[in-house]
Amino acid sequence: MSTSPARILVADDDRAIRTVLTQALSRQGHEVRSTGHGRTLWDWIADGDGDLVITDVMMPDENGLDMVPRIRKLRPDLRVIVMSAQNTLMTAVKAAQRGAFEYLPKPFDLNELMAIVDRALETPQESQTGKSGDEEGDDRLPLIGRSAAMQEIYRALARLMNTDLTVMVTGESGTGKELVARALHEYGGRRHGPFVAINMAAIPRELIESELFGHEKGAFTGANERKVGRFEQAEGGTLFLDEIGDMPLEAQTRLLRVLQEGEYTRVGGRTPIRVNVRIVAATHRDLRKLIREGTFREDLFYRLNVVPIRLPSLRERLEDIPELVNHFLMQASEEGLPRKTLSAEAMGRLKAHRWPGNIRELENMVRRLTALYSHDVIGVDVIETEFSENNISEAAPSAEPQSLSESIERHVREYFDAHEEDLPSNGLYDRILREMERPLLNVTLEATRGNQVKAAEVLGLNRNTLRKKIRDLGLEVVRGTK
Ligand SMILES: Nc1ncnc2c1ncn2[C@@H]1O[C@H](COP(=O)(O)OP(=O)(O)OP(=O)(O)O)[C@@H](O)[C@H]1O
Repeated sequence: MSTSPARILVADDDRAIRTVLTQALSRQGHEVRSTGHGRTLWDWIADGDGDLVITDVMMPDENGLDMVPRIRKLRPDLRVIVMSAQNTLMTAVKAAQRGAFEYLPKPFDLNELMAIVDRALETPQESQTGKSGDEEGDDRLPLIGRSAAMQEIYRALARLMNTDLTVMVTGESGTGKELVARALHEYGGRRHGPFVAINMAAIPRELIESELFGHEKGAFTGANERKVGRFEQAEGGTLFLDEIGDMPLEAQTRLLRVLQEGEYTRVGGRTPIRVNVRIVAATHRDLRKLIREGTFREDLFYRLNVVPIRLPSLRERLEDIPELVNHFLMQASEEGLPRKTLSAEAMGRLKAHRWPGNIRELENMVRRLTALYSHDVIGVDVIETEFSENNISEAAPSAEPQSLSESIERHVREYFDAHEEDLPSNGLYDRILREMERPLLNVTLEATRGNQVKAAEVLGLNRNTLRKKIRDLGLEVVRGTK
């Protein structure tokens, strides 16, 4: 075992969980006292017992989360690990705000819990964060979804709330990057300051620097007034740099300098202005690829990528669809549209879709359904009509045309995803390469009208090699086509 034996108090009304935890912790040499009641846990704590607490949230007589501030007050050195099956962002955030050492969504991985226990018993007390618990957010959920993929995000967000660390949010278009940036702001220490968003892709390139940093009157033709930049507007708050991959290189250089030096001047100005903003950047592009292509600065990437958060696509969390749909249906009815529901079959059909536009696509679809159809219960036929009428191509991967390597990456990912917990069978490398060879040779042969000598030249292959490949792959060469 990695830590010295400790006395651990466990509270959970589920006997099976108490047993599993007691066994696992005892195996590590710890002494465990467990109960199904919050009240009993509190008595033990008040008696001065325990070096660490592991508690569930929902217990018959107490809410574990509500106990955390009381425990922290009575025994500030006692660390509390909160487990919960409630699994929303708010549970994670509240646990962090109230001063829990860690939050663990149920069902949890026992090894992970053991690692957290080790950390809780090892880390020096001063490093424990957690705020006074004032002004917690209300119970409206900013992010919907309880899938395992989202649990990871919630836990990361809860840890980041009370820091000023720069965060880089990546994920396909429509996966909720802006929503995450807002949540970081609204539940964090800067929530009383402004949240300012700027989308690099939406601003003409030549104006980006003055948008960001402002300009003095007369700084360039057309600068008739002094203009306050977004950095200045975001003073004391959060600046959300959306589509950072679209930032022109000159602006990147300037941004890098600002981040390094902690101050900047307006365009055409001289007085340095100190920066006091938390930066959250986002992109749906592969920045590493842009770095290789020379359009994104590597040093800026490392400045921004301090804490990376990758948002899952909707395809990776199809189990969240019912909750998301109900959320959007509810939202529509709050806006005065009739309240609708979906049949189970319709919901099933939504889960079978690929959702290239992710949550935005789902949200738009639900809106259309509520506005256009009079039925109270929306059936699968309506969904089918929607998919076909809107000509939603199941194959369309994203709004942008993809490069070859991106589309290969997508296919390989899907291939792995399709195996869920398992891995594909051995020999994947050759299988994938064959898949790529086939269209490459076919299209080239088509273009040379079946002329193998020419095709070999174009491909840069030896004629015999090409012939062998054609044979091995069983390709049909049609001469004189096209
Ligand atoms: N987890 C979620 N729960 C509820 N709504 C969500 C969630 N994620 C995204 N949305 C909704 O989906 C829409 C798209 O989200 P958002 O604009 O944050 O995506 P994005 O990743 O920033 O997209 P883009 O890259 O296209 O700018 C928004 O209307 C947002 O409210």
